[in-house]
Parts: sequence; C-alpha cells; structure tokens
Amino acid sequence: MPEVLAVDGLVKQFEQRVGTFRHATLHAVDGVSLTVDSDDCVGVVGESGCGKSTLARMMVGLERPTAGAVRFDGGEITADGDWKQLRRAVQYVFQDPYGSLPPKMSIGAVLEDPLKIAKTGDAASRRARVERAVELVGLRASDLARYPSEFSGGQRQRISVARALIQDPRVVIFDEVTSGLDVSIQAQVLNLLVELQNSLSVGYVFISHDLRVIRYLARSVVVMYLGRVVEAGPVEDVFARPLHPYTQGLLRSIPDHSRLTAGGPRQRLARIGGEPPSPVERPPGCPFAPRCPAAQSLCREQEPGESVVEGVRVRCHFPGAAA
Ligand SMILES: Nc1ncnc2c1ncn2[C@@H]1O[C@H](COP(=O)(O)OP(=O)(O)OP(=O)(O)O)[C@@H](O)[C@H]1O
Repeated sequence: MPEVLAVDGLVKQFEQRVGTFRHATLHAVDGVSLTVDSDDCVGVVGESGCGKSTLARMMVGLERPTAGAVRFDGGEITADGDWKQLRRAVQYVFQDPYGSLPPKMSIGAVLEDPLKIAKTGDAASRRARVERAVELVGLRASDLARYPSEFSGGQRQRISVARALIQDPRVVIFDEVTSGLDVSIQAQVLNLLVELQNSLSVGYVFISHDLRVIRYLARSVVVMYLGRVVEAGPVEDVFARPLHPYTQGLLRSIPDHSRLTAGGPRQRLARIGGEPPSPVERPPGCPFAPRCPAAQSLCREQEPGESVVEGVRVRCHFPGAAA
C-alpha cells in the first residue's frame, strides 16, 4: 500500500513562562515518526498529556512543527501552499461534535461550507454531494434543514464524519471521537467508520485512550509516552507480545482482553501506578523508569534509543523483560 502521510522525527515544543523573567520549554512531541498508508488505520494510544492531539494537529496542518518533517504523497510539506493542501487532504474529527458544529447553521449549510470555501462545483452539484455525504453516514436528506442541537451525540458525530469526508480527504484523523458516547452508540459509530473505510479509499489515524477501540479498528498501533513513541507495530503483534512495560501496563488494564462489542462494559484505561514526569523537566534516563516494575540502574541513567524487535519498534533497554 502506498504511503500517503508520514511524519519523521516530528518535534513540538511550547515555550512556557515560569515566574516573571524565566521561560521553560515544554516538550509536547519529541521525535515522533509514523506512516499512514492509503486504506490503513493507525491507532495512537497513550495517557492524557502524552502529546497525541499535538501530534494530530501537526499532521493536519493546524500546528507547525518545531522540527522534523511532514510528508504527503511522498513530498515534504514546506511552503504555505503545501500546508493549505494538507489541511484539505487530511481532515480532523474532534471528540466534541457539539462544540465543533456551528449551532446556528443548518446541517446542510455546515456540510456545504467547506465545498464553498474550496470553490467546488455549482450549487446543484454541491447539494448533490451534501446529500450523498449525509446518506453515507446513515442520516437522511430531510435532516439537512435541521440544526445541530436537534441531533443526539451519536448523530452529531456522524455529521462531523460527513463533514470530514465531503472533501474527499486522503486521510482522516479521529481524535477520541467515541469517548463521550454511550457504548451502543460508540459501537455504531465505529462500525460506520469501518464500513466507510471499506468503501472509500481513505487512511485513518485513530487516537484513543481505549485500547479495545484501537484493537477493533486499527492495523498498526503507536504507543506514546511523554511525547515519544515507546512502541509501534502491527496490532496483532503488539497485543499478543507487548515489549514495552508501559504497553504491558496498558494492556493489563483491560481485564479480560475482550473485544469491543455493543453492550460490553464501557471502560477507560485503568491508571498505571505513578505519574509521568513533567514534559518541562525531563529526568535523565528512561522517563518510564520511576513507574517501571523491571527498571534497572541503566534505565535510571541512560535514555534508551529505539530498536526493532521482530518488526516492532520499541524504546526500552530490556524489551519484553517485564512481561
Ligand atoms: N498550545 C499549547 N501551549 C502550551 N502547552 C501545550 C499546548 N498544547 C498542548 N500543550 C501541552 O503539551 C502536552 C501534550 O498535550 P496534548 O494535548 O497533545 O496531549 P494528549 O495526549 O492529546 O492529551 P489528552 O488526551 O488529554 O488530550 C501537555 O503537557 C499539554 O499541556
């Protein structure tokens, strides 16, 4: 499958004011590389604050990287025009479909808006496209005159998906899109996304706290910790033989490793003991060492580099040791 979107050594730092005169650097994303192929679904998982949304915002052109490269269709994004093209070709669907849909616009207008901005077709062809998009996500053309407040959370999320798809994107990034929904609605939205991906040629990046959702949807998984990728590889390999103790901890927090099904218990990841260090003052050594059951003195002294073990990228001095 050809690569559509890739990031290479991507870094995002934010300067923070500390007191009156001092500034400190917050390392939100620190050297992340990943690839999205057409028809692919890459899952990105990690605790709150590990940099998932910042990474997504750079991949969609909403945030400029401090360092590293974003590649689209094999070409590096550099000029302003490239970033504009990226923003059309890579769409972003947020967790909060109510907040991201303008309340005073009808659904028809919400969906037509990006087409008008991109000066796509005439009014009749835009209308036809809007009707197709709304039907694609399981709503009716008669819904187009209604307003966001008249829809349920699940329906609003479908509308957000239609808005992302209407511009024929090459990649869609879904950021915690099912987190606020009831389990049965969550399953409906996930099934819809699977169906859409089977019928449209579009790559997905799926950001979630919930590893069951990642396993259900994604082919490969990227595990982030404190701005870095600590493990990345095919879903079946990482779930069957997690190498990084952080991934192992995340997986242990799914009690029965059950698949996500409608009617199953809604669950967020149970917390791994301890807290990640501050992204402003990274300690020496491996940032997971203070929480790691298998940490040795080397781990506290030296930060591990990335190695590849049987096709899985891992950032640990002793991959697999804590299993
Ligand atoms: N605009 C910003 N200015 C300063 N710091 C920021 C900014 N955006 C994000 N951060 C910081 O960068 C780090 C990563 O945040 P980010 O939102 O990307 O994490 P996340 O994994 O998506 O978390 P969550 O799951 O809670 O959304 C956090 O420490 C956050 O406070």
